Amino acid sequence: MGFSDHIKEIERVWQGSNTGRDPIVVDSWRRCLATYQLDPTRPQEAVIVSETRLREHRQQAEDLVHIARSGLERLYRQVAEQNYVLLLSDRQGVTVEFLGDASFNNNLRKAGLYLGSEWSEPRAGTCAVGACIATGEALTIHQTDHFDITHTPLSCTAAPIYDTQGALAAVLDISLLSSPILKTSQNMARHLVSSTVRRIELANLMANSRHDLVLRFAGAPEFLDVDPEAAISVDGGGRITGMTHGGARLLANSGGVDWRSPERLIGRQVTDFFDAGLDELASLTRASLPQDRRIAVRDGSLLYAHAIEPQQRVSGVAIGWAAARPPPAIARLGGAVPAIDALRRKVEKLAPSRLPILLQGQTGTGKEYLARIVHDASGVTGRFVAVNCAAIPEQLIESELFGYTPGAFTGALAKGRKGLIEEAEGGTLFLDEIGDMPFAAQSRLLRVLAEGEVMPVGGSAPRKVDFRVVSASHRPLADMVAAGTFREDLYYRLNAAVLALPALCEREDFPWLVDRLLEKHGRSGRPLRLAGAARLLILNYRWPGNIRELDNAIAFAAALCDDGLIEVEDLPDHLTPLAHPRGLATAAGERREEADLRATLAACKGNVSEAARRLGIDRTTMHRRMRRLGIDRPH
Ligand SMILES: Nc1ncnc2c1ncn2[C@@H]1O[C@H](COP(=O)(O)OP(=O)(O)OP(=O)(O)O)[C@@H](O)[C@H]1O
Repeated sequence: MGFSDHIKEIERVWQGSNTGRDPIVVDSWRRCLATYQLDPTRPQEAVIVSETRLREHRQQAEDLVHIARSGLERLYRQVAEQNYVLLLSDRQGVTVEFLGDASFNNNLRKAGLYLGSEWSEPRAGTCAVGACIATGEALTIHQTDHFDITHTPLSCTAAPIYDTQGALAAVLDISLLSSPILKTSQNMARHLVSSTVRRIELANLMANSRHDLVLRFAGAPEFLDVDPEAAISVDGGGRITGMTHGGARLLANSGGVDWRSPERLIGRQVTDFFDAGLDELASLTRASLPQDRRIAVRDGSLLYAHAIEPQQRVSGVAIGWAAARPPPAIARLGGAVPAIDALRRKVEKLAPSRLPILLQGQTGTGKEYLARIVHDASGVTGRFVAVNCAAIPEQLIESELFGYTPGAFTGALAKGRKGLIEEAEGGTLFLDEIGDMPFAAQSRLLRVLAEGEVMPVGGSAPRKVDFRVVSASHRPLADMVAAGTFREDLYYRLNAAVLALPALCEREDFPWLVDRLLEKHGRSGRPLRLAGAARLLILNYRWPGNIRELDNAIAFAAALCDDGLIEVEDLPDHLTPLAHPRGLATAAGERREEADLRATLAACKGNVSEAARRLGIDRTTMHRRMRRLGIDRPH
């Protein structure tokens, strides 16, 4: 088709004639003329943005490119032989990633199939990337479908990539400089691009929902584990937190909502869309055969589902760790994730040395636990002696640490006493909350460390001591030094090596820790188990008290749960905002809950199943709550 024929066709379409073009092309031509005021008689060369702007666009798309890279490379390997080039553009249409045959670079650059080219509709007229951004759909813009005559040799196929919140994040495009005449020749290309996008979105959802349950769906059981069509993520309260585009369409169909309104899907309860509760969905794991994992969607359709618990993704990495066989003490430090592996390597090297170590971390992050690991891995034969400097009254700290001679002070034992420092002879002295040590005691401790001698209170002859000191503080000691409340010289004696423990909410091996604590609190060698919803609640809670708070919560649940299975109701109330609305943890709240339960039971004439249904909980939960609140079944 020549230049004038192309212009004439655009004119005819503008006047309402049907020239046989696809409706998406017709709509785009209309946008070009009416909205962007483009003139088809004035062809424009491809627009390539400046280096600086390209750098900005690439930086913004960095995470996405990182996640998409293996999918892009795989797709490119599949299509490169047929001379396709591959472009990834951001949501403004700027090409941020490009894979193509370098020998065609000049021609490709000229045609705009290159890094930095801008393929938005207002800039380039009808084109695959631009039309894809405008419509949100996968499509092919083939040869004369292009609005601008400059681009009519090209055939381009593009599919949108959505982020987990349902917003368009990028566009994946494969293009040919020259192609067969028939547009249908590109059907296979559309299929390939769409399935690559599906995989990229799935990888993105998995990467973004480390603490959530991920549910994958397929219409046939055979594809469930290998190539699911849709996926969503769900938090411990049963709320939808993310989705792939397939997931958005599935939810939208089920709920009778437009998929273009993701705000009407994210945050909703998963039970609004499926005929199954959160526990039932969480149980659809690989433990059962794909054909048995069938669930009913609220629109009446049936699907196969696969639930992936957060901990399964992390434990996959743990296998490599087992192979490395670290010394047993160091293995207790945490799961096989990069930050903990790095810490483990440091501990392994530092433990056998005699260097003083300073441990830093918020309260409950495991500083004492780590100090014991350092001691156990050091190979020394002496004892591990822990001293909490904040817990000993100020006037006693010196005698506790350094010991005292007979009759040193009123109330002292007649024969005197060995101090804790001497108790640690040949072993490790762990000074917890060292920041709380009084200034005078700091000076004495400094002398012990500098001279390797301890002088008991009231004594005149120092005694030789040999021990390793590990200290810890949740307060920033460096700031205390600057403020003059901690001795600078002591600070430098203690911090020859510094190890920092992350807060629990930052630990990537969180599921590993949960499993260790379930083992710890299990009875007769059998670890406790967590129901799916309870595990999700635990993984989603912020844990300001860190591992200690988690440890206490699991100990509490262990005492309440039946048959070693921890359900949501067994967890401390403050973890379960949904099951127990705010305030129910208080006595007044309990009374209200009890009154509610009694009234409902009375209204249902003592029928527990009916009462549970009205309260929106299952029968087992109802029984458990009745037991907890001391409610007998009315007769
Ligand atoms: N890596 C771990 N694996 C299993 N349990 C752990 C781990 N780290 C800590 N814990 C447990 O968490 C609890 C708190 O740990 P620890 O007392 O060592 O914290 P801390 O940082 O010294 O606290 P504080 O600052 O309040 O003194 C303990 O019960 C400990 O056994």
